[in-house]
Amino acid sequence: MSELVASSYGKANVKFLKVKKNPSNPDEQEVLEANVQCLLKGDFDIAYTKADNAPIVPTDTVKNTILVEAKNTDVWPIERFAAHLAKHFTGKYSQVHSVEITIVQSRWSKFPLSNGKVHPHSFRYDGPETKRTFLTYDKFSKKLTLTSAIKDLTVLKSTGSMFYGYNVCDYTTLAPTTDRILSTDVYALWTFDPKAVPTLDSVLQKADEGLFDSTYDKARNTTLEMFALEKSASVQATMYNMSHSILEQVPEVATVSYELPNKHYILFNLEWKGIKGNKELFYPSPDPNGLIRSTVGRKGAAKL
Ligand SMILES: O=c1[nH]c(=O)c2[nH]c(=O)[nH]c2[nH]1
Repeated sequence: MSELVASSYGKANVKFLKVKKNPSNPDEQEVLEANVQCLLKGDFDIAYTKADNAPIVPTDTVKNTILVEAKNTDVWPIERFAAHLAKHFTGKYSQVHSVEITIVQSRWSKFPLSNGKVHPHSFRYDGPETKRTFLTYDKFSKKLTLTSAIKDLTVLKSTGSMFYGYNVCDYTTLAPTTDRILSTDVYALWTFDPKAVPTLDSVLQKADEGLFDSTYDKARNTTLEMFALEKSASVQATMYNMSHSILEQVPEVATVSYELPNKHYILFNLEWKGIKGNKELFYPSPDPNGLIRSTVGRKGAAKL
């Protein structure tokens, strides 16, 4: 005999771009391009085990809801929209017990013209970097989790990075260095303390107060600033220091995680051409890459 152990369903890759006009100056606009995934959990077992579709809110309806709610409500910041959708789905349908919402926001930024002024409604695509939020909510336990993130912020420093003093054994070929290239695609995640955002309504309120925008700015600025300024002993030490700094700046954040590929740049050996001691020309090695992860929390809080 078999039994359904777990299930969730919904719509993925629901994409929109929303325009916001400044009411006192319609020429002045903002845009938000998003990719939303919304999964529902609850009393749906008979759909799987008895081929009974009665409880299913079609994924097409989930898609329509995301779009209509995106039109009718404020989607800035994405944490607010995630909380709004969670309220909607768990409130409207008795069979929906919990939701998992992921929103990925593209970066469109205004740019200055030759007159030095930022244009009010022209935007430049900033590349693959995204801002993300992940919200889960269970209406019976009232458990809410909220994590936001930066993904694919690609950085490189051409010096100011070291790696030495590591374990050496009969498998070691790596030479220690006090001067190397350091490059990574930053994936940084920060989880809000449930005591700071205990309910969906508190997410809406904190959005009004600017908590999510200011935390994003601090996380991004800290990542870039420490990457640039710190003489890195290792990816491990640098990511820990970044996490510590974000925790220090934002009391509402409980944990900070980083996932950083170490994208290796390897000096070409040009000795075949009589060129000794090449220190300028590197091979951007596509693979393999180091992959380093950490989660940093506050002392005394439970370990994950
Ligand atoms: O910062 C680093 N951490 C490592 O764990 C590691 N391992 C390695 O080969 N190079 C590096 N660099």
